[in-house]
Parts: sequence; C-alpha cells; structure tokens
Amino acid sequence: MKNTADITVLGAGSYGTALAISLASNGHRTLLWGHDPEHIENLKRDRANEVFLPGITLPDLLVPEADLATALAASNNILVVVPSHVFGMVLGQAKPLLREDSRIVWATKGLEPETGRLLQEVAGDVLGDKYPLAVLSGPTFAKELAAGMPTAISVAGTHATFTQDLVELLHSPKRLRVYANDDFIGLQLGGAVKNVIAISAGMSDGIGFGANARTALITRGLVELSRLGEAMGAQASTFMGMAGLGDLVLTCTDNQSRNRRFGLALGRGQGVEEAQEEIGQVVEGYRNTKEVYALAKRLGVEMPITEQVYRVLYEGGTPREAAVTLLAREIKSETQDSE
Ligand SMILES: NC(=O)C1=CN([C@@H]2O[C@H](COP(=O)(O)OP(=O)(O)OC[C@H]3O[C@@H](n4cnc5c(N)ncnc54)[C@H](OP(=O)(O)O)[C@@H]3O)[C@@H](O)[C@H]2O)C=CC1
Ligand SMILES: O=C(CO)COP(=O)(O)O
Repeated sequence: MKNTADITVLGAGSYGTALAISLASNGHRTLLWGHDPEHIENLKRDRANEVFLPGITLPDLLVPEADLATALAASNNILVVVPSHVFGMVLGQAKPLLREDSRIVWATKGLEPETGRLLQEVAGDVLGDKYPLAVLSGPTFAKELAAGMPTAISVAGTHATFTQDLVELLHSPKRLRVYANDDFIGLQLGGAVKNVIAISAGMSDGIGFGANARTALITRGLVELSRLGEAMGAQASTFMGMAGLGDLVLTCTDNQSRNRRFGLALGRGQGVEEAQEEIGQVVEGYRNTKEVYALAKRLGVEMPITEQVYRVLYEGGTPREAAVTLLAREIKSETQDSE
C-alpha cells in the first residue's frame, strides 16, 4: 500500500528531518510530517530540507507528508520531534487520528512549560495509558546525524519490546549506535537539564572565561542533574551515559548547540530576545530553565548553576554576577550532597 510506512516522524525541523533521514537510510520507509504545508511542498520539490539542513539530500524512502491523518495512519510507530512547548498540543491533535496499535516515541528534550512535568506525564495525560511510550536521548547534533557521521544514542520506554524494536529500526552499523536503557525518567531528565547547563557553559565562554570554568560547569552540572534525578527516581548510572555526561559534554563544548550559542551571546552582553532571534531555531533551555528551576525548588534539590541561569534569564541578573555568585558560595566538600 502506497501510504504504509515503517515509521512516521512528526516534526520537520532539523532533528525530525535528521532522524527521518537516518531511518530512511536504514532501508525503512519513513513518513515525515510537518505542520506547514508549504515547507513540506519544498521538501518534496527540493528533496532536501534547505531551511534546517541545507545541502543534505533526502533518501528516496523518506516521504514528506503534510496531512496528519495520512501520516498517522501509515504506521504504528510514531516518532515525535517537535519542541517541548508544543509537545502536548501536537499529541492532542494526533490523538483522534492514532491507530489502535500505535506506539509513541519522542526525541523532544525538555519539560512541559508552566507545569514542569516530564513528557511521559504529558503523554499519559493526553493519550491515557493504552499506547507504549518511549524516549530517545543522547548526544546527537542533527546536522552530523543527517550527514551520516557516527553517532550514539539511548532509548528507554514503558515496554521492552517497543524499546527493542526502536533499537533495531534506528541502529545502523555504519553510522548510528543505539543503546537500550531501562531508565525512562533519567533519559528524559538528562535531555532537559543539559539545555540549562549548556547555557551556563556558553555564558562562561562568552564572558571570556576558559576551559577550567567550562569544565567545572559541566562537572558540577552533572552533579545537579544527578541530584534531581535521584529525587525523581532515576538511576544514577544513567547520568554517566549518553543522556547525562554524553549530552552535557556535547552541548557545553560545541557551537552547534543552540543552547550553548544562546549562552555565548548572553555572556557577550546581548539581551535574551536578541540572542534568541539571532539563533532562529528552538532554544529549549530558555523555557526549560524556568521549569527545571521550579522543579528543583519544589523537590528541595540544590541546583546552584540552574538557579544562576534562571536569575540571568528571568530576573535581570548578568552572567558576570552569576559567575561571581557561584564562585563565592560557601566552601564545601565535593561529595557533600546538599547545603
Ligand atoms: N537539533 C538537534 O540537534 C537536536 C534536537 N533535539 C530536540 O528535538 C526537538 C525539536 O528540535 P529541532 O528539530 O532541533 O528544532 P527546530 O527549531 O530545528 O525545528 C522545530 C520544528 O518544529 C516545528 N513546529 C513548531 N511548532 C509546531 C507545531 N505546533 N506542530 C508541528 N510542528 C511544529 C517547527 O515548524 P516551524 O518552523 O513552522 O515553526 C520546526 O519545523 C527539541 O526538543 C530539541 O531539543 C534533540 C536532539 C538533537
Ligand atoms: O540536544 C542536542 C544535542 O544532543 C541539541 O542541542 P541544542 O538544542 O542545544 O542545539
């Protein structure tokens, strides 16, 4: 049947397109849905996503699709790759169109705006508990993945068979190594918190600080992530893997990261709006700082770097003041868990 697919991807931005390219390159017929019909027409015409991944040819097995009903009817495997602030809304649009045997995985990295809920809670709330759920997380810049450069990622979810099927769909011995993980909460948290820490690393470099400061932020950022993870029932070992240390190192050190570039601009003295506009793509950490900060407060988890990024983004603090405050904190033992 013409519209049958192995998997449907929702979200035709940089990462949705990159994952669709990777899946189609593995020999899987992949539908790529986007909400803007003109953008989808351009993908069909150019056989490339010139807006988000210029110069990368779409494989023949990647089929751009503007109609959501067609996209959702084509496959039971649905991969959602929209920004976190529209995640619940897109699931709500999809709900009446889903097949009985649908299985939902997302690569969105963030928490729900305002509530700070994990996306598994948002999905459960919108869809109920009848569909298997999973998440992809780890150090994966869209451009490199789309170009077929070696990449590794983790996947976890509610049903082991769905997780294993996703490993097999995504895994490519030539370019993508996929690890199954059983820590659904940990993978989601890692993907959200690294955005905030990447902003802090960018700010530090933007001010003109060096490798010492950047590395300290990554290391203590990992401690913050691990503390929050422990309070939320994640496994400590997850944060030493792809979705923890892996994604922190990637996004804190490479300028492909939009969160890092956002922080760099702030560190150099640009304003929040100007920096966001200049990047022109989703900067998840902007909203997510608020959610992670509120979550930490609610759970009584000490997250000083997150707190300082929050002060800069939402309370008019400057990156320099944030750095001074972090450095001037009370002397403590490295392994001390909280104040
Ligand atoms: N890029 C990367 O390297 C990686 C990204 N991620 C995560 O993937 C998620 C998506 O990011 P990414 O693809 O990079 O972002 P982009 O900014 O590149 O693209 C976002 C896409 O989402 C679309 N979109 C916006 N609102 C809606 C909506 N209501 N319904 C459907 N589509 C919508 C946008 O369409 P429009 O342009 O019309 O607004 C755009 O196509 C984020 O959570 C990000 O953290 C994870 C790993 C790597
Ligand atoms: O999540 C990412 C890489 O793993 C992409 O990071 P940015 O959203 O900061 O660009």
